[in-house]
Amino acid sequence: MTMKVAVAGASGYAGGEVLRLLLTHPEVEIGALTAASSAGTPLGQHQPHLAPLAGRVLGETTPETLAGHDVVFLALPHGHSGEVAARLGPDVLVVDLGADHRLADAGDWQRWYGGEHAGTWPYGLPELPGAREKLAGTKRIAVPGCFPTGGSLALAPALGAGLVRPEVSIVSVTGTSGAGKSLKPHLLGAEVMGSASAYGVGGAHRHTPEFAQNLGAVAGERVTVSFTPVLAPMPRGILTTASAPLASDVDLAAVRAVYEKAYGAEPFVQLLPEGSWPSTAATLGSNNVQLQVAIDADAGRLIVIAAIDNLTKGTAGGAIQSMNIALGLPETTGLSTVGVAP
Ligand SMILES: NC(=O)C1=CN([C@@H]2O[C@H](COP(=O)(O)OP(=O)(O)OC[C@H]3O[C@@H](n4cnc5c(N)ncnc54)[C@H](OP(=O)(O)O)[C@@H]3O)[C@@H](O)[C@H]2O)C=CC1
Ligand SMILES: CC(=O)N[C@@H](CCC(=O)OP(=O)(O)O)C(=O)O
Repeated sequence: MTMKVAVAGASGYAGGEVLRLLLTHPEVEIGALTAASSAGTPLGQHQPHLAPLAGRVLGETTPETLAGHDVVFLALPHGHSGEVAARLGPDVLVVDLGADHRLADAGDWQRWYGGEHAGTWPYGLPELPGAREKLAGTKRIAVPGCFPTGGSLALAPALGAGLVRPEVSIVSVTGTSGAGKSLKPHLLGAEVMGSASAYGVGGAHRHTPEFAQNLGAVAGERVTVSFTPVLAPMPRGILTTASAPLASDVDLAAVRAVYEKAYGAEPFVQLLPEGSWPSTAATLGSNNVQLQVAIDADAGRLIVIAAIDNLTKGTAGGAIQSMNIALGLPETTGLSTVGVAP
């Protein structure tokens, strides 16, 4: 079966990565490509790496241009997806890469994003317990934020097995593409090159409630999350260090057994051999999550390191993985476990 797919926000980083992956997806025909201020210009002007689509002209993001497709990806700024999705038919599979439909609690949405809550859709992180059942056959998918992808998968097995107390710390070093293409003073080359800097410090980043939602569901109780993002001078990738106090006297073998049980059959999650450490470079362009676990005995904490490509598993790859599940296709269709090195 060939699915006709539209991408709204095709001139942006997330839309561009969706298209890079869709170009090699065997069950997909690429239909309308839309944007806002870039409408009327050729895609090649914005995405020079997508040579086969270079001559395609971007349309306006309207219900009319997005009509007649089996699947529509919305790679739009926060707050814009709800209105567009409401005007697409219930039989269209809508995959929202923005934040609009991730949070279950309307109060959380109000507090962290503001404006009216657009609603809650099945959450596109298939490796979380129970997620695949909700994604199978769905017509609406909320793609996770890039930080909650790696950070949630880093801690979910430990919290689910009661290995750690529900008080977690997550520090994520991120590439600059996570911020999108629009001009922001703190992302100017002179600010970013040769320097790493924290932002959203002190529980101020809007992914905090998303972490708490994911990890609380796995733990079966409220999980407090202290999250700190760190901007690093690299275009893509996220390296997360997650930690929590150990709940009991477990050894590394027991921790590894829990993670092997959780992820041993997962196509895109690799618990690395002891002594190997995840790196963003090793995940670039792949849909992989690389994990390593360690015990800090003196501090009494479990440490988990996770690496992803923010644009692939953290956004577009995760979106296509979830699309595959929703459509009943093999989950790995069109996605790679092979990175790019060096
Ligand atoms: N970058 C990342 O790592 C991740 C991004 N996301 C999410 O994906 C979404 C897109 O992010 P990203 O690609 O990084 O952002 P970019 O700024 O790179 O791209 C935004 C895209 O949306 C279009 N756009 C802007 N305003 C409107 C509008 N009012 N109506 C229709 N289209 C509009 C832009 O078109 P134009 O060129 O014409 O302005 C552009 O195509 C965001 O919600 C983001 O949070 C999620 C996870 C990770
Ligand atoms: C470097 C950088 O600025 N990163 C973004 C992460 C964006 C993202 O992945 O998530 P959303 O879809 O929720 O925007 C940030 O911290 O806001």
